[in-house]
Amino acid sequence: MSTRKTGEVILDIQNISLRFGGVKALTDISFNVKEHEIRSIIGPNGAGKSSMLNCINGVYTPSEGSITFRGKTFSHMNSRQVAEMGVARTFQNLALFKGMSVIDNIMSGRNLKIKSNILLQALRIGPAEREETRHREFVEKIIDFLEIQAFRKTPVGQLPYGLQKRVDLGRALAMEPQVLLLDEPMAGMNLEEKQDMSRFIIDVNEEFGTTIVLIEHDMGVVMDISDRVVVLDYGKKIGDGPPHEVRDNEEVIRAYLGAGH
Ligand SMILES: Nc1ncnc2c1ncn2[C@@H]1O[C@H](COP(=O)(O)OP(=O)(O)OP(=O)(O)O)[C@@H](O)[C@H]1O
Repeated sequence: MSTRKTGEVILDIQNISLRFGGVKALTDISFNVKEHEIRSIIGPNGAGKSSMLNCINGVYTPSEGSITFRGKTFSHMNSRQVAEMGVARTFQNLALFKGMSVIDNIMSGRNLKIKSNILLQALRIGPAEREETRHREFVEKIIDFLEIQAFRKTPVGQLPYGLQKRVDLGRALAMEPQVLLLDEPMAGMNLEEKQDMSRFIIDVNEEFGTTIVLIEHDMGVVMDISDRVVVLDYGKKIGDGPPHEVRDNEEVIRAYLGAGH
């Protein structure tokens, strides 16, 4: 288990409920995330993990409850507001531009940071040119950090799946997030790819101090890298605590056995 030093509560989820018609995707969920923490959300299929992430990043509007980010409380935020406040996200099903190069995909994550107007950018003159240079340098740093220099100009669609997931992480990092939401970053990966991704997640957390909220099905990875784990089942919270506590929680064991995990 990790011995990382975590800080104050940065994200506080309070009594969140979410319905889709008759389906209660989330019922009265509360938990918090501390600064610099790696916080995992686990649970069997359909437990409500992605729905929870979608409430945090403003894709879904909870029917009840609130979310406090750095002391400011919201009943609903839109996705752009959330991004501007420093929350970035990767997706379960990759949402990359497959025909575009690695560099351009990661650069697309910098859009929110680009200040000059579109005309100046198109003409690449004056401040716009200097600004673009600064962004390109930042993107190159991410590429070095993720060890994907050899594929800088390769169209993302031609890369193996594990590397595509790494580019997806790079695009989220391009936003210089304070909080990074990762939706199943290891899904579909082989063992070596999972080990690489785990290492990058830990490095992002340790080198940049980024707070990480992670949904992941691979229990080995979750137990290895998380500071604390929240467990959902049928939209309800059934466990919350450090990995060793959650692993021994009878309700959690029952939920996983019942789901055939
Ligand atoms: N857009 C939607 N419309 C209707 N129902 C939805 C929608 N999204 C999720 N649900 C339902 O909400 C519940 C929780 O789904 P969610 O995808 O959040 O679970 P999950 O834990 O992320 O599952 P998985 O591990 O399979 O990704 C499920 O019953 C699901 O069918």
